[in-house]
Amino acid sequence: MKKQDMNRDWIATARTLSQALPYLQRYTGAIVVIKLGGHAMGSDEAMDDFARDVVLMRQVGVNPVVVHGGGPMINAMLDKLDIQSEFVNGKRVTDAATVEVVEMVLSGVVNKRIVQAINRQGGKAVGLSGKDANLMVCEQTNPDLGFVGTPSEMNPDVLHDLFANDTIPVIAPLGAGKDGETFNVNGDNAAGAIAAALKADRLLLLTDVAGVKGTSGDVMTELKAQQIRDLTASGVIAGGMIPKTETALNAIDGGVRAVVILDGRAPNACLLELFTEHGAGSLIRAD
Ligand SMILES: Nc1ncnc2c1ncn2[C@@H]1O[C@H](COP(=O)(O)OP(=O)(O)O)[C@@H](O)[C@H]1O
Ligand SMILES: CC(=O)N[C@@H](CCC(=O)OP(=O)(O)O)C(=O)O
Repeated sequence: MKKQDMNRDWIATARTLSQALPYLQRYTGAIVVIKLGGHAMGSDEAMDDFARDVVLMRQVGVNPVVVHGGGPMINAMLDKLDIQSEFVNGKRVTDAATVEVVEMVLSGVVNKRIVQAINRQGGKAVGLSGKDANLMVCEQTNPDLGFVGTPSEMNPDVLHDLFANDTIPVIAPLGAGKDGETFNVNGDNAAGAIAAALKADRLLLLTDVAGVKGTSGDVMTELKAQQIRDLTASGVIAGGMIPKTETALNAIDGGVRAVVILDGRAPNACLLELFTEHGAGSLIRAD
């Protein structure tokens, strides 16, 4: 490369860094909960990119917490085992056989894939589910959904211990009930409850669309609670987007400063959201 070109590259990098500096300072010590949905988990390279971003966040002083889903991976295993499954309002109807498969896939396979990817990028990740250290105690959501849980009591001390040890928690969305049951929790709902328990600065819900689309079909860069209620009532917000927006509203009520719904497959999605002026996806704040 010619010296002139090297200088130009260097100037561009320096400009990017100096622009990012105020944002890096703003997030020093911040808690950022990142929900990685099953549809946002791509190839091994995409997983490595995600892991690199999470490690970089930690290196600049942010406390990232990863909460993951894995719906498509659960579907694939249920298919192999010839177990039928259906969703009601974005939640899987979960019988006793299904909840075993859900735990096996989420805690056993998906969780460890993320932990390993972060560790390979030089981070120190520890995998948990909501059962560990009673992090997320659940109640049955609705008898019609079987073993689907709603977080009812959160004990986030274990996460603070991990932050103090420079460790990145990676959490599978399962919780224990008071009578020893295992509950399957929608990943978005779990991430929202964890973010609220931590009074997180940001909850990032990574998915496979650029953000929440409004009536015109365009992504809305900012949304208030009332707009979400209106778009849901009119059916513009539907399917898997319902638990996300529902989670966003509950998280904000629970003390999370802001929630962003964004495309996790876009390169450096989390870094662009946190460390640039324009951010990414749909930003949701209190009215
Ligand atoms: N108003 C909307 N804006 C954007 N996506 C929407 C909207 N309504 C429904 N969706 C659907 O929600 C999906 C995201 O939910 P889901 O597939 O459950 O994601 P994940 O697996 O990442 O949690 C989008 O791919 C889209 O098909
Ligand atoms: C109750 C319920 O629906 N649980 C989800 C848990 C996984 C999840 O939420 O995965 P995504 O984030 O990839 O959708 C399920 O069984 O699919």
